[in-house]
Amino acid sequence: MHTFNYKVVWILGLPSAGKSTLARSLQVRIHEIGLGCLMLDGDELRAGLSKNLGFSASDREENIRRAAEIAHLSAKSGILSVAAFITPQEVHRNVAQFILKDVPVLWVWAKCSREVCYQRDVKGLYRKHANGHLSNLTGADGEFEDPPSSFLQIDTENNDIEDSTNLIWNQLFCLDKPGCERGGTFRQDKVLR
Ligand SMILES: Nc1ncnc2c1ncn2[C@@H]1O[C@H](COP(=O)(O)OS(=O)(=O)O)[C@@H](OP(=O)(O)O)[C@H]1O
Ligand SMILES: Nc1ncnc2c1ncn2[C@@H]1O[C@H](COP(=O)(O)OP(=O)(O)O)[C@@H](O)[C@H]1O
Repeated sequence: MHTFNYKVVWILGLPSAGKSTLARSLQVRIHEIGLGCLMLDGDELRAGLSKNLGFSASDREENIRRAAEIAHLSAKSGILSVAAFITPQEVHRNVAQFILKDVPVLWVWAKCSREVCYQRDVKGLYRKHANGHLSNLTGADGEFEDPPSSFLQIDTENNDIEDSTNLIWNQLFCLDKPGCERGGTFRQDKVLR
């Protein structure tokens, strides 16, 4: 019997900070122990359910509201969900927190400097912005407010994907239960800033 400490893992951060990578990596771990989870990723939601939404503050709020409502339904059905959204401002986080108030949520900040996000530029968005072809881009002309210290901070700039995933995994899982070997082998002596 495997028991999670949370019913939702909500990963937020700048574009290219590593949200989707960590969410996918977590999903692989969950599958490895024979469990399923619902993946909620900003790009995927915006390709369908949130197709009509853009990137104004109010559209982002509506996007987050929809994602949180799905995570809530999923939790009520006993299915863990892993959400990866920029969730840029406190107002957006408040919307999700209100909807998920009766659900245990692990709030994770994929923390990476703007400079490194710009270098990674996984989808070429920062370059598009620099060339004047994209506006309201979070981390460029779009605001991102650092979350409070109660959020689990994962420094995705100075740690690799494996260590970053381990840190989330160790919070998510009851470590005294079977099936936590990978989490258990996490090197506690390595400082994750
Ligand atoms: N202007 C602007 N600002 C931010 N992001 C943009 C923008 N335009 C397109 N994209 C793409 O949308 C992805 C982020 O969607 P989210 O649903 O996570 O955003 S939000 O939480 O509602 O703010 C984001 O994905 P990530 O790079 O994974 O964050 C981009 O692929
Ligand atoms: N510790 C880490 N966690 C997550 N991604 C990392 C890490 N270190 C390097 N990366 C790299 O950073 C990039 C993050 O891209 P992505 O996950 O698409 O970001 P986001 O979903 O936040 O836009 C990937 O190329 C990934 O391999």
